[in-house]
Amino acid sequence: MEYFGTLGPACADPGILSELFEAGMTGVRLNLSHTSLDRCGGWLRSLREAASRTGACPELLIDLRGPELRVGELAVPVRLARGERAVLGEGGLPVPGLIFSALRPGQEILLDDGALLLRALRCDEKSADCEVLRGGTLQSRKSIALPGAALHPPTLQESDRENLARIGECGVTGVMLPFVRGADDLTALRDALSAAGAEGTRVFAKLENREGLAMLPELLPHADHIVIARGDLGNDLPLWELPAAQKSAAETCRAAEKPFMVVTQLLHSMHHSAVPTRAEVCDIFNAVLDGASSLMLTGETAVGEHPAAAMRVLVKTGEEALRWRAAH
Ligand SMILES: Nc1ncnc2c1ncn2[C@@H]1O[C@H](COP(=O)(O)OP(=O)(O)OP(=O)(O)O)[C@@H](O)[C@H]1O
Ligand SMILES: CC(=O)C(=O)O
Repeated sequence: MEYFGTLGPACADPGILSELFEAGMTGVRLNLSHTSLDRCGGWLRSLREAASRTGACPELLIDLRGPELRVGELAVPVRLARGERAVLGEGGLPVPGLIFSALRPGQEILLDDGALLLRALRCDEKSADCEVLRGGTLQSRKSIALPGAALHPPTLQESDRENLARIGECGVTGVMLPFVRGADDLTALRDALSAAGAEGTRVFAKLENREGLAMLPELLPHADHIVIARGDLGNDLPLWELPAAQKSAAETCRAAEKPFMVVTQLLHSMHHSAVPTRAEVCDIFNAVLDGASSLMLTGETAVGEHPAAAMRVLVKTGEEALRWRAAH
């Protein structure tokens, strides 16, 4: 069983990383939607120091930007209140220009994994006026989803190619590709890895929307590991359909003997609480009973207040589930 934590400001210190390894973490993920390998020299040195202190031999995964759409850099977080108007694009919030080719009046726009919801009222090729249906505070680089819109972003962004060129020198062992839409995306990633002289790097295909779920059988031969990425899946599906989607993807992976990961909000309450909820612990246990071969924490370790405690709960629950599975 593999246990991953996401590197971030809350855990990038060698002392805290050592506690995470002592808790049983087997690898870390660096989310390159929030940074670049270039800017992470200090964090990678901390990782090496913690690994040598604890005798760990961690996997290092990078999570690319891929075709995912995100808000750009904001000078300060922006508060959007329900009923207010918000402008996207020119003269407003920075968003990828590509979205204006698909935006039509009436289109819903989910921001920050659906925490905020807008509806387009008027659109042109550079901007859109929107109504805020669900308000909140928007921060830089949060996700954007346009349910049902026909958008075709390229597999790899320029920054992905720059990061891939550096994976050998940084000790990266695996690459996660978000929003995989078909085998072509994975072929494009494998080609980029070959060009970087890193053919042996493990490829993790992230299922983040209906399109990815539907293509799973086609993806299996092209991926080393499947990732059931519940954050974005939960944007694309009504939340009550997410459990069945997770179970079906797990079943397909098990039948093909393809290792798979379950991720996002495994221990969400531990961002601020030193103890998890009963529901979270049961969710982890069930994911292992369904055959998950890896589990990963995201914000809990990247920006949470209790990164080491969260990793201890994850590993202890995962190991307990493995024992139970073996005995039944
Ligand atoms: N390298 C980083 N630097 C600063 N903050 C980070 C970093 N990685 C993650 N975070 C913070 O932790 C939060 C949760 O991490 P996570 O990796 O789940 O990001 P995300 O934006 O939800 O992207 P994804 O959909 O890929 O999971 C992020 O929204 C961000 O606020
Ligand atoms: C981890 C991630 O990308 C998700 O759950 O959407």
